[in-house]
Amino acid sequence: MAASATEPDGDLDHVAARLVSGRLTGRPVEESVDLARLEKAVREILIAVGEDPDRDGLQQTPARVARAYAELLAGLRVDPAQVLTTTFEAGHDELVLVRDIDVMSLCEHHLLPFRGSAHIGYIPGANGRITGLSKLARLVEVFARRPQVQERLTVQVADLLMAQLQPRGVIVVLECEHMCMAMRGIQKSGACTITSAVRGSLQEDARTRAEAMALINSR
Ligand SMILES: Nc1nc2c(ncn2[C@@H]2O[C@H](COP(=O)(O)OP(=O)(O)OP(=O)(O)O)[C@@H](O)[C@H]2O)c(=O)[nH]1
Ligand SMILES: [Zn+2]
Repeated sequence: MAASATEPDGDLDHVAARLVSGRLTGRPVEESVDLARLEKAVREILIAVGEDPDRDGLQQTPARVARAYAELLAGLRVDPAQVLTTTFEAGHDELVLVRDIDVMSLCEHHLLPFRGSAHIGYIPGANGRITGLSKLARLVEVFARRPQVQERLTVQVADLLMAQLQPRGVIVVLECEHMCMAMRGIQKSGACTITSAVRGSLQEDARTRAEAMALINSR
């Protein structure tokens, strides 16, 4: 077994730290992710499919895959509530929309990637508070780096924004392609799954919602 399984990995700490703008809220990765166990499992997979995990080229693969999973699932170690702690007043009470945020996640059924775009809009609440635009992307990142289904990812982003920013309304739309539908199973590549979560005034007021959807769809 490679020694890297038990060595502290500064890079992985860094990945989790980056997710929350330098504030690492979880424990160090070597405490919260069992890298040695991950390595062992990957070695077992290689053996199970008829490979020789000791052949040249595969020797470091279990350690690499273990580190990759720790990185891909780093969101499990981050408290999403920490992402939106920076809010400020801007005297803006109309729609704020960030479109085309890159999303990469792992479907919890097959642990295969799904990727695409997130569009997040909100209307500031009576408190007049807005958040940094990058925080919306960070929020997606924290929830995406967990075993997910697209629907839950969409809802989690919308609900956290509603709870923490207390805006008048929120709209979250995700458009993703799932590798578990493209690379295996039904093998239909290019199929795009669209999910939405709409809250507050954006849910209640059809005109405002239509305006947000038009902006999301304008290219
Ligand atoms: N609703 C939803 N389904 C998903 C998501 N990611 C993957 N899936 C689906 O999860 C389902 C799992 O179905 P199962 O029948 O348990 O597994 P399976 O035999 O591998 O299914 P097939 O993919 O149809 O071969 C599949 O239909 C996947 O397309 C997601 O984010 N949302
Ligand atoms: Zn899947």
